[in-house]
Amino acid sequence: MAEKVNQKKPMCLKEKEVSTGLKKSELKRLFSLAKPEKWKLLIAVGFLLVSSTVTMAIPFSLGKVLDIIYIKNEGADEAKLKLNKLCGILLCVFVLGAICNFGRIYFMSTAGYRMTNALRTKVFNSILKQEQGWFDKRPTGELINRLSADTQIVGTALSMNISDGLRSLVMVCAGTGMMLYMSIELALVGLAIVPPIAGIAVVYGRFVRNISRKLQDSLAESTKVAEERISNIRTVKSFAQEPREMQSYLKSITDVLTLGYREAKARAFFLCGLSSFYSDLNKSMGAATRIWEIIDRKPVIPIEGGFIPMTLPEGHIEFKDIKFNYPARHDMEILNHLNLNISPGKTVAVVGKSGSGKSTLAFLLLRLYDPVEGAIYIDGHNIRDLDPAWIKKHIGTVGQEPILFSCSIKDNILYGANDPEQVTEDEFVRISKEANVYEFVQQLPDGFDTVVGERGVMLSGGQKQRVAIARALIKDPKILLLDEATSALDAQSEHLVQEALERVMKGRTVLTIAHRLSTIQNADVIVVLQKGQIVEQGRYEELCKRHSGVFKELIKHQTFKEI
Ligand SMILES: Nc1ncnc2c1ncn2[C@@H]1O[C@H](COP(=O)(O)OP(=O)(O)OP(=O)(O)O)[C@@H](O)[C@H]1O
Repeated sequence: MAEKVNQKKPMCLKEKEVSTGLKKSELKRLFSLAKPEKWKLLIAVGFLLVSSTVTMAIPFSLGKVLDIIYIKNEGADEAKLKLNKLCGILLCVFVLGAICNFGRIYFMSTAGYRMTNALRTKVFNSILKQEQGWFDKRPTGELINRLSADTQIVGTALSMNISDGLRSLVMVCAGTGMMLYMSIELALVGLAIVPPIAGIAVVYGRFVRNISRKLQDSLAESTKVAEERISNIRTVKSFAQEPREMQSYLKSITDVLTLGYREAKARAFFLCGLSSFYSDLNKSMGAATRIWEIIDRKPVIPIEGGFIPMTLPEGHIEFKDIKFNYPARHDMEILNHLNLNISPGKTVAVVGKSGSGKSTLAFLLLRLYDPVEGAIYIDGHNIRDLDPAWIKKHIGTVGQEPILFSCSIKDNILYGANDPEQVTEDEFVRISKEANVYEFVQQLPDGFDTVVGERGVMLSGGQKQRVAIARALIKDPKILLLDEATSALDAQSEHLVQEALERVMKGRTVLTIAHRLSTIQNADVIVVLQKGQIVEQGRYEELCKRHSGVFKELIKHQTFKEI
């Protein structure tokens, strides 16, 4: 039975209109982030109250000192005594003020760092939980900006900005009290300015928030440019495009600067003290809104949860009436009512023109995406009902261009293990030998502890592939997904990779996206993909016997590597 998925178009962070006013519910949520740090914040507020009062007391006391010096209506000795006393008090007040200020800044800052950290953990966890389709539409740089800059803005707003705001509030209250004490008329004149300033603050706050949001957007854009270029530095260098990339980064960072000027002007114009606290609050609301968009999003495909079979899988796979398009491209149909049945322990080689949807089949089986219609079964269980973590536990994958992490070879291999602690030394060595990793690692001065660099940049293409094979093998998966490299390795390297692959395929169900003639020749079944469907199916000899057909065409055009 065909199943339909509600594939709602995911909303880009920038697509959603962020309201420019401070909503009560949003404010409440913003302040709720400070709850876990309430004791630290309360201590800081205690210090703040004392230090602000002390700060206000200093000019008052100085006034008294001046009175004693210049209004000489007391005896000289009496005045000297009073003066000494007042100076002593003033000194104590200074010291107390300095201590309290230290306490205020220390407790507020540490609370701020802790809140930022907690927020970053939440954002990072939520990012990792999202399904692949969500990432397809979001530049990495933008997400990194949310994770680093936005969380910091919120953390600082809830600590230092609030502290500065409260300090200003205390000073305003204390100042008003003193003015009332000295002269009621003077106080009334001073207070007359408050209502118009408050009105301006509300309107201007929105304006500042708007500019701050644009500034954050442009910062995210420049981070995106930098992240993409730096992480693909080999390509940039191979094409000698360094000057061009410098220019394109300069352009994006100049946009940030232009908006930075605008924000600085707006904030500078927006008076100081309490009003700048209000504008900071507006700025942090903008950042918080973006963070919540990530934290609140429920992934379309969960990372875990669902049915876990009691027995190990046999490896029977069935694609039933699959219709699929990528979430990022709704208008382009990739698979159209595709059916494929793979018996346990068999090797199926998928062939077809570039872009025909071969890798897509592997992504669907791993449940990186869900089909729009139809269902995929493993041992008769619809994979939508199965625990996604269980599925991945039993499927080993070697991608077309395997990506390694910048840690040691050993850690890269163990990354694939379901429980790295349980992998014995003997098992590790056996798998490294099977994957043709052991021998080349012995030549390296640090052996398996050799760090491979970002994405495995310090290894050759063939070595990377063999480490990836060991990584896929270490969990002893029942199903293997292999996407053969299209890029040419030298003959010796190809031979070692191919030899390792043939060894590890035994006893497993293998879906291989084939680019090598030998893989195709040895496969139990070859399936030929075209226009989203399987148009031909059979063993190599059978398909070759046909006078015409898609497979014949592929062979004729030497699509496959003769190794
Ligand atoms: N994440 C994605 N978002 C949108 N479209 C995609 C995405 N990934 C692939 N496509 C498109 O889907 C189609 C099938 O891609 P797929 O990678 O499955 O092809 P393939 O047969 O494996 O190609 P090749 O042999 O070149 O690796 C292509 O037209 C491709 O442009």
